[in-house]
Amino acid sequence: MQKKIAVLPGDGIGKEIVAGTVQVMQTIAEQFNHQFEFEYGCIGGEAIDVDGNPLPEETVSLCKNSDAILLGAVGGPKWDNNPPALRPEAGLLAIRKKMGLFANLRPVQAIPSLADASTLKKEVIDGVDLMIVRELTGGIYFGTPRERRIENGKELVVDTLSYTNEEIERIIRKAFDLAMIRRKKVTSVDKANVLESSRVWREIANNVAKDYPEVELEHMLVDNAAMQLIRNPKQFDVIVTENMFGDILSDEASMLTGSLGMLASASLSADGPGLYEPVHGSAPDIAGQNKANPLATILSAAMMLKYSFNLIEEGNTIEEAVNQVLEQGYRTADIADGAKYVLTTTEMVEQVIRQIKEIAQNKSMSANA
Ligand SMILES: NC(=O)C1=CN([C@@H]2O[C@H](COP(=O)(O)OP(=O)(O)OC[C@H]3O[C@@H](n4cnc5c(N)ncnc54)[C@H](O)[C@@H]3O)[C@@H](O)[C@H]2O)C=CC1
Ligand SMILES: CC(C)CC(=O)C(=O)O
Ligand SMILES: [Mg+2]
Repeated sequence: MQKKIAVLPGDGIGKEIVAGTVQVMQTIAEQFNHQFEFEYGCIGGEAIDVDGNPLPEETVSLCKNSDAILLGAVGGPKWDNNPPALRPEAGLLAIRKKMGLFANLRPVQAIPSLADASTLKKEVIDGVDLMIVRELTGGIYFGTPRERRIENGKELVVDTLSYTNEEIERIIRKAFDLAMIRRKKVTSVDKANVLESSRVWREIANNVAKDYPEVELEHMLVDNAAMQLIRNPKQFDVIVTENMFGDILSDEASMLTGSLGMLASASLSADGPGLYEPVHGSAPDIAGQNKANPLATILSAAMMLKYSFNLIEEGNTIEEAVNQVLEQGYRTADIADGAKYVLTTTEMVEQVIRQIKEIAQNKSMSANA
């Protein structure tokens, strides 16, 4: 199979984790006889420095002309005081909007060998397997007006949360479609005791549910959901929620796996290329030190192989390799609690590549036997 992948490393640890992930994908291409062409583009702080724009037009056309997009992370203290349009995060929001990437899938699976790395009790996280479906191109991160103004002689600051019915319905349908191939339960998370947008969200969820009689729908207020994720995460199958709630709940849920450095994501549109990125940010506190955990990005690449290219065996091979490397005791610093070996970013990538080769060779030996 021949595929073109747009690679947007971004800022901070983005560059380190994406470099390793591209090597992992090249290994998959070699082992399974595919051709992946990687073309690099600029986004975020680096793009501001080079181009004066967090999302240059060339990056948008590169993404539109690719089969999928791999992104690291954007942002950093260097740009924190820039005006809103010149912040790195504006580039990330803009690429999501321009590519129509409304559905952000963030799978959260407990990894038995990482139970020690979690701050939570083993019996709470053991067996966790949930999917957060976050609306990604609407809500308060995109609302207008967003401004500071003077009203009645006082400074007033405004952020706006808005959604159309269509935007709500398409993400809820996505969640139900996913629930149909999972454990057939959708938890719709909102703040319907306060927000009008959440009340409409609930009405639409109830209507969509009529088309999926096999799927159980429950509604949960977001503050309770934040608590339930820690108290009893195994009650969840698919969680569907709006943009900001999903952003916050998924960072929280990452601790069920042991680290934010483990959580992958896929951002999907109705028909164009998908974008794959870790849930975490650019981690300026550890950037440039070869310390970052690359596994969230490597697992995002596995999602790309499965969701965008339908390369299920290849995606599974990456996931198996990651699990086996962790079972063998290899750890980066963020998951190092009691570890046999604490690895750098590049050493962890080398271990995953070694393991992919071993799995692929074992498979071809048993196919030839
Ligand atoms: N998708 C994106 O590009 C995102 C960008 N950001 C941006 O990133 C910058 C830093 O934001 P923070 O709030 O610090 O969030 P962050 O997610 O970058 O880091 C939070 C904490 O987790 C650690 N961490 C994150 N990823 C890790 C990894 N792979 N391995 C080991 N440790 C890891 C960091 O060292 C830090 O202590 C900001 O400019 C923010 O706007 C934040 C979230 C998402
Ligand atoms: C710019 C932010 C919304 C990025 C973020 O935190 C995320 O997508 O998880
Ligand atoms: Mg976030």
